[in-house]
Amino acid sequence: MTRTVIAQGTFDILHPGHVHYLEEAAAMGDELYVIVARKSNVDHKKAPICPGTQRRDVVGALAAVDEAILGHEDDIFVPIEEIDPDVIALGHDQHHDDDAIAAELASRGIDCEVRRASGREPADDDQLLSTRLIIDRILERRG
Ligand SMILES: Cc1cc2nc3c(=O)[nH]c(=O)nc-3n(C[C@H](O)[C@H](O)[C@H](O)COP(=O)(O)O)c2cc1C
Ligand SMILES: Nc1ncnc2c1ncn2[C@@H]1O[C@H](COP(=O)(O)OP(=O)(O)OP(=O)(O)O)[C@@H](O)[C@H]1O
Repeated sequence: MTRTVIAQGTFDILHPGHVHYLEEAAAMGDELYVIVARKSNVDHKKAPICPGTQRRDVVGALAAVDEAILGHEDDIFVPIEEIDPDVIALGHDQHHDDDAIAAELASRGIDCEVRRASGREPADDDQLLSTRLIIDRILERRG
C-alpha cells in the first residue's frame, strides 16, 4: 500500500530550506506530491516573482519530489481530494492551522494525517534560507 504525502508552498526562489522541507516530507511516506501555490492564492505576503509553471518545474526536478502540480485556483482542497493523501506535511512556518486543516479534511471525509516539518537554519551567516531574504539581498546589491 503506497503511502502518499502532500507538501505545498510558493517556492519562488528555491533554497536549501525548501530542500530540507521536501526531503523531510518525502520521508513521511513513499510518494511525495507538491502543490505549488497559484500567485492568486499567495495573499499573506508579496506575490512571487517567478511564474507558477517555472516554480512548479523547479520543484518537480528535485529528487525527493515525485510530482509537482500547480494548485487549484479557487479551492485548495480540490487537489487533496484528487490525490487522497495519507499525510499532509505543513512547513515549519506555514501559516495554516493544523487543526483547521484536519477539521476540513474530516468534513470532506478525507482520512489523512496532518504533520508539521522542521525548519532548517542557515549553515553560516552568509546563507539565505528564505526567499524574502534572497530578494532583499538582490535589491540591496543590484537595486
Ligand atoms: C493542504 C493545502 C492545500 C493547498 N492547495 C492549494 C491549491 O490547490 N492551490 C493553491 O494555489 N495553493 C494551495 N495551497 C497553498 C496555499 O495557497 C498557500 O499559498 C501556501 O500554503 C503558501 O504557503 P507559503 O507561505 O509557505 O509559501 C495549499 C496549502 C495547503 C496547506
Ligand atoms: N529555512 C526553511 N526550513 C524549512 N522549511 C522551509 C524553510 N524556508 C521555507 N520552508 C518551507 O518551504 C515551504 C514553502 O515556503 P515559501 O515558498 O514561502 O518559501 P520561503 O523561503 O519561506 O518564502 P518567504 O521567505 O517569502 O516567506 C513552506 O512550507 C515553508 O515552511
